[in-house]
Amino acid sequence: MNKQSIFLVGPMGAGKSTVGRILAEKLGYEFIDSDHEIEARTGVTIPVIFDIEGEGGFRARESAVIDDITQLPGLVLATGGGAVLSADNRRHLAARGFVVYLRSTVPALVQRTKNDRNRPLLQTDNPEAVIAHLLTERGPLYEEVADLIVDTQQASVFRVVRHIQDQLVREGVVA
Ligand SMILES: Nc1ncnc2c1ncn2[C@@H]1O[C@H](COP(=O)(O)OP(=O)(O)OP(=O)(O)O)[C@@H](O)[C@H]1O
Ligand SMILES: O=C(O)C1=C[C@@H](O)[C@@H](O)[C@H](O)C1
Ligand SMILES: [Mg+2]
Repeated sequence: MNKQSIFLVGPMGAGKSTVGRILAEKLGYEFIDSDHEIEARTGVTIPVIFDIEGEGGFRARESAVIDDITQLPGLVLATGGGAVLSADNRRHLAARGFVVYLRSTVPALVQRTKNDRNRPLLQTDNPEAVIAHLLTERGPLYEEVADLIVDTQQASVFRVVRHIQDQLVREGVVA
């Protein structure tokens, strides 16, 4: 039987990359991070892609990666925070695997992203306002595709991983 893949969605700083890597290890699944896959395919960083091609260019590359990766069984995919903006991406994510929305609050997301300069959309004087705005816009889209929602603001990375694992067993997604 093909193993169903697990797709992590949620805002910047929710922990998709961090949680996803550990979850994959625990399940014995391959781990793919769509942001890293885009960087590997282009040979440049995400800020450079935004500089040269704009957000639209980045989103086209992101959609190509999501379409490819979501067709593979038995992996954990950490998506980029804006992956759900595309209706095609949402359709592929919802139809091809088990989607986990890592939810968090604005203060926790601000705290977790403040020392990282690799997120072009947060290179602003007021990252808190940007994060709040993005959450308002994208929150319903994360919810739309989610099979499971996990609140992460109060929980350690390991507790989040453990909770997801328990739910995957309960739902019969993994043995
Ligand atoms: N539950 C948690 N508790 C405390 N810190 C966390 C938690 N989850 C993630 N972090 C920390 O927050 C930071 C951002 O996490 P991460 O890069 O995994 O987010 P992301 O969801 O992949 O963001 P992006 O969409 O920008 O790729 C990291 O330093 C990570 O260690
Ligand atoms: O929330 C977003 O729009 C983004 C999140 C990151 O994962 C990267 O995909 C990129 O920085 C854009
Ligand atoms: Mg990430």
